[in-house]
Amino acid sequence: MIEMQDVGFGYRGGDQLLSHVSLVLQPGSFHFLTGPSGAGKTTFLRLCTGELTPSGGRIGAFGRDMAELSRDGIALLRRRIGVLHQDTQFLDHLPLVENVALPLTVSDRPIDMPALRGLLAWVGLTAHARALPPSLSGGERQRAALARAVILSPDLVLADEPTGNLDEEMSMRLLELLVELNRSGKTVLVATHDLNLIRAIKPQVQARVLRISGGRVQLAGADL
Ligand SMILES: Nc1ncnc2c1ncn2[C@@H]1O[C@H](COP(=O)(O)OP(=O)(O)OP(=O)(O)O)[C@@H](O)[C@H]1O
Repeated sequence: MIEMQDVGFGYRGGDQLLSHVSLVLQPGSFHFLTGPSGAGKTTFLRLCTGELTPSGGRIGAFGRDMAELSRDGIALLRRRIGVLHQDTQFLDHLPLVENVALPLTVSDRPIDMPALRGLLAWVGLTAHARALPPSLSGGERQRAALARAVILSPDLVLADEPTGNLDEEMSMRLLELLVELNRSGKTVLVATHDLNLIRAIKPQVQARVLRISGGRVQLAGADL
């Protein structure tokens, strides 16, 4: 699904942040990406989406070499990737259900109302469908953000510290939804510095843990 071969990256004017990164995210896999603040987790995710271009090496996505894709090609590829951030922005004047449907609205696609209702039920927000975003709790916002991230049925879901602002119970609930997505066949990668959370969810999913350290990305051992 994503394949990196000897990838390197540094922001302009900065030091090399990632180097010699070689890995494969197999279809249907579940990965955690961990590492200290500033190690490059967000940067890694932005390389996966084609938002950033590596300074060396090769990134393949869905069987295509990203370097050979046109701007439109990258845009098409991004539609196959759902991204969940730590702080999701909503349009505060629109009810939750319309916020969740935004990716359909902005790409002029029809809204399948039963499917949309099903999605809201899946994230436990049926009762809040008409609520405005400012009235939602942090956990509700993140579950709405997850619904929006998957409304275009992406093959790959990337989550960047999705539980950063949530308490333990809400964090687990969100992660369980990500595990369910994975069970339904989606490839999932969750960046988090919260090792306790990884330990807590591990019995429920066959996850591999990637650790960024010193610019390298390596598989962590079982002694997490
Ligand atoms: N657009 C940018 N231009 C220059 N430097 C950047 C840019 N974005 C991030 N950086 C730097 O790159 C390094 C890695 O940042 P990144 O956000 O990828 O780390 P992270 O592991 O996700 O951190 P955190 O856990 O704090 O979110 C940091 O030193 C950061 O300041």
